[in-house]
Amino acid sequence: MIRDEIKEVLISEEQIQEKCRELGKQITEEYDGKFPLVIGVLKGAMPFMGDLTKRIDTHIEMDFMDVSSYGAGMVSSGEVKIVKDLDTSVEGRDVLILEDIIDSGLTLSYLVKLFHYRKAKSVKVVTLLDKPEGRKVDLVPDLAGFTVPDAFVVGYGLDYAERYRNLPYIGILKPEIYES
Ligand SMILES: O=P(O)(O)OC[C@H]1O[C@H](OP(=O)(O)OP(=O)(O)O)[C@H](O)[C@@H]1O
Ligand SMILES: Nc1nc2[nH]cnc2c(=O)[nH]1
Repeated sequence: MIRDEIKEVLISEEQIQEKCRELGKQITEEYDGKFPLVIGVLKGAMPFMGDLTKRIDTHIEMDFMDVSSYGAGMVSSGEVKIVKDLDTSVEGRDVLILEDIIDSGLTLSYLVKLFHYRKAKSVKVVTLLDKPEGRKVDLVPDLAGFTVPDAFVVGYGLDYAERYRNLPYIGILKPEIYES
């Protein structure tokens, strides 16, 4: 069972769901009547996008962008690759980017610059997890769910070598998993 491979649960399923309700309420208040374009950054943000958007009680449009900079490992290559671009134009739109984690900040600083360059009216960022100790560029999310320590976390969208995304909580793997 996958659960036997987890050393420690950092954030439980219940805590995540409660946080989605809180963030959804804040987003509803801020964006009511603005029809924001909510952009999920694949693949990691997929579960968060599903749970959070259900808690937003105003009209939104959803789109997805697939970017990748970690390959199969635990260290960012530093180079953000667009795997799939948006279907929608961001020009003149209030854009809200949804991320699972901000670590080095490289992925998001790339996307924020890109959407400004593409003439979005506003660009804000909501992340479930913030790992400030990992930062390589100056980036502060507009909304963040939880601060995590400087450790490699998995679950709820976050992978190690494409596995563990389907865990309903955030955890840390047993060290022998990396060694095998
Ligand atoms: O702040 P950073 O150091 O840039 O890290 C954050 C990014 O890393 C992960 O994506 P990854 O590139 O692993 O792609 P994935 O979502 O498809 O797993 C995560 O989903 C974020 O998008
Ligand atoms: N799975 C996973 N992906 C990341 N991408 C950036 N930081 C992390 C992390 O801690 N875990």
